[in-house]
Amino acid sequence: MSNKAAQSYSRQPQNLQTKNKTLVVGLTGGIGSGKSAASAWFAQQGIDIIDADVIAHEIVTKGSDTLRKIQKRFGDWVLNGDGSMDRAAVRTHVFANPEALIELEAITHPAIRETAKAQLESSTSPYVVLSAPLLIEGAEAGLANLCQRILVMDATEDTQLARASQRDGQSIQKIKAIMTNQLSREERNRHADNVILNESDLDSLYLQLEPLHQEYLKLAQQLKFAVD
Ligand SMILES: CC(C)(COP(=O)(O)OP(=O)(O)OC[C@H]1O[C@@H](n2cnc3c(N)ncnc32)[C@H](O)[C@@H]1O)[C@@H](O)C(=O)NCCC(=O)NCCS
Ligand SMILES: Nc1ncnc2c1ncn2[C@@H]1O[C@H](COP(=O)(O)OP(=O)(O)OP(=O)(O)O)[C@@H](O)[C@H]1O
Repeated sequence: MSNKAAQSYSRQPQNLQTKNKTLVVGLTGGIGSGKSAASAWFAQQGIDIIDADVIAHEIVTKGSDTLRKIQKRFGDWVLNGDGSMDRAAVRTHVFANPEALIELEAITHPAIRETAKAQLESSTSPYVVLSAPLLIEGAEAGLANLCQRILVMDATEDTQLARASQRDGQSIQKIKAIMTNQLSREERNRHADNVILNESDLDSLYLQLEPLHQEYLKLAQQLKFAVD
């Protein structure tokens, strides 16, 4: 289903910790796979969450530089009457036009990365979760090379479609158009240090997250001692 391939990225030794010595766990997965559900659980354990989807919304607020660049590139139709971004129109356009999506990402991704980096530097929790649908896809300027561990939320395409359509009220066709622009499950899972199959209920998800949380706490401690 996917027309995207992962590009190369590196998790270099010098990236083993951010400036403030915090372990960064990258959390990724396709649309509706359960990233936000997992993030909410990590947040309950006191872990700081940096969410690329949230940042992607924040950088295109009305009057922002990034929104101006998008308007300049695509035209005035990207704006609602009040000057905010017409997200539905942009969504319909880019997920049906791979080249337009690449151009949109070329504008948004550097800003997303810079904001994520700044949030990482100011994080104070034992480790940090960096959640992004496109963690692995971003190559050089991507987010995976800010992470020391990659945790993938995995679900069947049928489950993704059912959950995302129920959550967003979007048609199956529109969600499929997004999935076509994301990695295949197989390819994403190949890049994972840990994979969670999120096919059952939320309690089963939380049961799978608990041992990982313990593992990340230990790893975070080891990193701190290694650099002290
Ligand atoms: C196209 C846009 C305007 C659609 O906005 P809309 O409010 O309808 O959707 P939202 O932003 O909530 O995204 C819904 C889901 O689509 C998927 N998605 C978003 N951007 C992308 C992308 N570039 N490629 C593949 N899937 C994507 C994610 O699973 C996301 O959770 C928006 O997604 C966007 O600006 N995308 C480009 C920025 C980006 O790459 N964001 C992902 C964070 S790294
Ligand atoms: N194990 C589960 N059992 C029941 N519902 C779930 C489970 N996991 C996730 N959900 C629900 O499925 C929907 C999609 O999950 P979620 O929003 O966490 O996915 P996501 O990966 O963050 O998606 P997106 O990439 O679109 O942001 C949500 O309504 C969520 O509450």
